[in-house]
Amino acid sequence: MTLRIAVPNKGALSQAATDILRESGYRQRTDSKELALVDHDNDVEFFYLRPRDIALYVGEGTLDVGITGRDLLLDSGAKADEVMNLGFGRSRFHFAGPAGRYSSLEDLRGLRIATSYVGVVEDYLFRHGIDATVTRLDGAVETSIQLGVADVIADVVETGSTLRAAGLATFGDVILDSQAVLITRGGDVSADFDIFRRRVEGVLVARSYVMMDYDIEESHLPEATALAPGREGPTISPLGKAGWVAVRVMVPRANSQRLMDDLYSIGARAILLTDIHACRL
Ligand SMILES: Nc1ncnc2c1ncn2[C@@H]1O[C@H](COP(=O)(O)OP(=O)(O)OP(=O)(O)O)[C@@H](O)[C@H]1O
Ligand SMILES: O=P(O)(O)OC[C@H]1O[C@H](OP(=O)(O)OP(=O)(O)O)[C@H](O)[C@@H]1O
Ligand SMILES: [Mg+2]
Repeated sequence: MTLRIAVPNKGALSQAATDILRESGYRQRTDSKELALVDHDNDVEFFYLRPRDIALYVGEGTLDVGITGRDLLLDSGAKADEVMNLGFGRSRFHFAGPAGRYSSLEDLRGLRIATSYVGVVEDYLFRHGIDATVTRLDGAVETSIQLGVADVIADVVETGSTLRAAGLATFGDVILDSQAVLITRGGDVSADFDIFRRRVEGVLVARSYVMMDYDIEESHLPEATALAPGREGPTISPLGKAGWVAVRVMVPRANSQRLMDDLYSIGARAILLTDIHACRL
């Protein structure tokens, strides 16, 4: 059976989603007007849909897999499960009001809140025992306060520049931390999905890890291995120099420069970093 996958067709998640699929070896559309595309070689069909609708299609079982935002999944109330964080489209969901006017959740009682995420907001208010009026807007919610439609808003904040430009500031705790996620309908463990999942995971690992090679005196190996233990354990090979070994180990890309400094200072030499293009762990 062809695996049917939903991909954001526009907006904040669209480009990064098609990038990760392309890196995973799948055909992707070249024209943003294409609505669907069959990748015959991999027996997969992609459907380009609004990220807000993707959770519904997957939750209903119409499509097998989807890429969407955690916030959109929660807001939809769809019965789909997150199976993997994808590491892009990160945002935080916040209440915001005119800078300096509100400071805590309690201030929300009786106010009018505008948002595109009614499900998330009503659920949060209910759980915190706050009574307020929630109004759904499709976008540009920041403007609603100035226009007198709402007292506060609840919206996605990434850099915060949209809020600042509107003279607004967040208050209260972060309502939720979001990022792009891979979703399926509960319990989908088909072999086709497993292959897809491993490919995407391979790309994520390749993005966040690098391969490190170095030579070191065998007597310093325990110290070096403690600094860089690798996923399974380092590969240690003989070196054409008495008492020395060659080591190969996967390390997180973040801080890899610091790790090179530390390894050098305990005697490692010829330390090399190489990008990983793809992998299966
Ligand atoms: N700067 C950002 N602006 C908007 N959404 C972002 C941003 N950064 C990450 N996201 C995430 O992207 C998803 C929203 O996607 P998108 O912007 O395409 O939806 P939308 O706002 O409903 O659509 P549109 O803006 O095209 O009307 C959410 O999961 C959100 O958390
Ligand atoms: O914190 P920032 O980096 O400024 O990003 C957050 C803004 O981006 C999104 O708007 P979008 O561009 O999707 O427009 P919309 O409100 O019409 O959906 C979101 O709704 C905020 O307005
Ligand atoms: Mg938007």
